[in-house]
Amino acid sequence: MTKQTSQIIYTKVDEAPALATYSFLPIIRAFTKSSNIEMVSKDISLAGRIIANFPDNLTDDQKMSDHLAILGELTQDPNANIIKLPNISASIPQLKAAIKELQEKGFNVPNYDESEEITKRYSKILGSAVNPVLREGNSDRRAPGAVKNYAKNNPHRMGEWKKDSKTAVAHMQKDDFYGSELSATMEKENDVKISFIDENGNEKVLKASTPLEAGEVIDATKMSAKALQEFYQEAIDEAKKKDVLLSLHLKATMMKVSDPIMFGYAVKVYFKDLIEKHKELFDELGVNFNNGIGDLYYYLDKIDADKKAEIEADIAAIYEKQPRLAMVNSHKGITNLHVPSDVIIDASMPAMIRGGGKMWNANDKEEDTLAMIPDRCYATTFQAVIDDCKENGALDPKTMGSVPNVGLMAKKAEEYGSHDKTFQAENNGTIKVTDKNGNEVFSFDVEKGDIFRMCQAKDAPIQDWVKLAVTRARLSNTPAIFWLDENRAHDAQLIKKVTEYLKQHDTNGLDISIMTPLEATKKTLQRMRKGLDTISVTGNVLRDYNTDLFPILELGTSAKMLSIVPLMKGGGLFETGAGGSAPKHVQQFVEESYLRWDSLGEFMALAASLEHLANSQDNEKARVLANTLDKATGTFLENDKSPARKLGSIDNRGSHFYLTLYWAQELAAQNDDAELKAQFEKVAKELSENEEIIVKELVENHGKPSDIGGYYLPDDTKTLAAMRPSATLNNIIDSI
Ligand SMILES: NC(=O)C1=CN([C@@H]2O[C@H](COP(=O)(O)OP(=O)(O)OC[C@H]3O[C@@H](n4cnc5c(N)ncnc54)[C@H](OP(=O)(O)O)[C@@H]3O)[C@@H](O)[C@H]2O)C=CC1
Ligand SMILES: O=C(O)CCC(=O)C(=O)O
Ligand SMILES: [Mg+2]
Repeated sequence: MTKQTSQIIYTKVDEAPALATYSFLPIIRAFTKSSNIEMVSKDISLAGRIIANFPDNLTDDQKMSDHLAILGELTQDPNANIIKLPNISASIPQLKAAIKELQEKGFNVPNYDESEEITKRYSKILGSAVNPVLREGNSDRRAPGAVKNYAKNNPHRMGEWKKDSKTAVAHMQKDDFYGSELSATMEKENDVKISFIDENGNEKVLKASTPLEAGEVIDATKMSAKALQEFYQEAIDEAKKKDVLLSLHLKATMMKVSDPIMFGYAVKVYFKDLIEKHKELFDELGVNFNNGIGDLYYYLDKIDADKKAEIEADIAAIYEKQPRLAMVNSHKGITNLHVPSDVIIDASMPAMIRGGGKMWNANDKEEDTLAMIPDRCYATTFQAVIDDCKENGALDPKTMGSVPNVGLMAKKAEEYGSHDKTFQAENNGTIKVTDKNGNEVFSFDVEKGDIFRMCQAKDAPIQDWVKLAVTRARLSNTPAIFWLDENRAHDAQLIKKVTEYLKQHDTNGLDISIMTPLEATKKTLQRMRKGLDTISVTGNVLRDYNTDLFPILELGTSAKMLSIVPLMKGGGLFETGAGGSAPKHVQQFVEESYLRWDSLGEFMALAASLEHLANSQDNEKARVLANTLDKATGTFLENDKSPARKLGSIDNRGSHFYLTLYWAQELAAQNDDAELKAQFEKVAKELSENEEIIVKELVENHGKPSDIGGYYLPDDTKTLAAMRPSATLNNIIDSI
């Protein structure tokens, strides 16, 4: 009897992981097709999403269906099995660059700011637009034993931490999101309206309806623009006084409404003298500093040469007067304040801490930095890690414990879902939240420019999160800490729920506690230094921060994380690593045909996906594929076949070859499935006999530029050729 074919979705994304896919997906397809598994590609890349959302003026050939919407629906299907690679969460400058590239390639898509209606349509594509749609479950991220052991035996380089390091975090002391938050749990189902009431009592409805379920936690808060600007000024003065770099760490991509505004205020305070002097011209040009100082450079090319020279001289004078900015690319003069998506807090703070508290200055030298993280909700965590490193020195990857994370994120939980409920006050007045009976739920006095934000966390995801935490603590016999601060309004509501829901589980013998993020960080680090593991059970933002922070310190990168999202409807979403799409890697690939992207995350996600398929669809061949892939990944780690950072050895494509070789060898060696054994004995033999020639063909072009025909929409034929350069390997794979 032939079994029905099962589908695994493999997402088409952007930048480095997209390049890796050109090499790896044909291999996966070849290995799985005899097991009734079809690997289906769905395009969630930035370019793909633009094309899907703006079919208006495209030819039939160019049009594409909305794959993200299709996958969003699929998450509700118990049979869903999706492997999700990291995609770009685009800032406005990235979105504009992608639009420009598409237009140059003959796609008649509109400009971002062509009209209010078009900008509104683009807002669906802006920032973190994919993950909240697909993440219909909570998050379970950890370093598997084999990966952790590999890191202990092959420790990555850690920068030295000195006791007198001047590196520190600067955060606000009042009038931030943390200090202003109000929260409530809905007793019954309800619907709330958000409105702005001006000083004359006129109401403007900002969002007419937000349906709420019984048991749902909602909270609202504001950030005072005045207090934020004062904070930036104080931090600027402090960095100057201490003679350290100044850096800003926000999440302008994931927090796509609030954080670009906060980024913009930093630019406006740092470049105050420049902006005051040229205010009229900048207004006339339409410069938007929320897009970074880079936005001004864009317009500078459009004005007359004398004026441009004058402004450039004024910019130089600012750099002379103000503290030195941390650099993104010193060769190109790109600073931390250039583009809001270049320095993203989840990856930027850990990389700085891994490097001994240093960032890069304009002379390509490392220096201490004052790291501005305005809001106190999460800033103290990073400060605690820095304090610990100053006191006790750098952590030691050879001995340190691990910090798996169980994160609340389903149904757009917490700040993750705040995009359509975040507003900047257009004037002085009040922002009110009222329920359907006209009762006031929250009210905030606001001044012009203040940022208001409302968040939701539904009860079912919270229950699921508590259950996942208990399960993980039990399975790994590891203490778990809920990172919740009773002094924060939202967390106080969650603490009540967690305390209640924990009673529904057998926690006998488990060590489960609730601590403030600050205390949890200290405790976790203490245990870590003793080689002990501690599960961090966190809300959505700390999920994001912790799953880069601890892996980057433990493993050197969060690319090696196993990252599973058990979908609440029974399906599985398997994310690859916990990091991003590594734009720097593409630049290196184009310059020297060397792709240092590590696909370990993809290997682990694939094994987890195959295992899920085996269990959910009763496919024993999938189980054999999963088990053998797991073993192959172990051998891959033991033999250290990950790409190095620099040219000189195999890169991503070479690492795929070795994984393929080991996987085929494991399939040939197993005795659970005779058909797979017979099929892969031949493959393993061919691969191993041709190892030398294949490796030679794979590294032949290293050091020379490569042409992939685009950035956001690379040319398929060219990229395929660049990513599959070994004819010998291709022949073996294509004839499986
Ligand atoms: N799940 C998702 O969809 C996510 C998407 N993003 C998006 O990715 C983009 C880039 O984000 P950014 O904050 O710069 O973070 P990235 O994680 O992309 O890059 C930071 C650095 O991490 C290292 N790194 C990450 N993944 C790998 C890997 N697989 N192999 C080797 N090294 C790796 C690289 O370090 P080095 O250069 O030192 O080798 C890289 O330069 C943004 O558009 C962001 O929105 C970000 C996070 C998650
Ligand atoms: O959705 C995003 O913008 C990024 C998500 C991310 O960084 C993460 O999940 O770790
Ligand atoms: Mg992250």
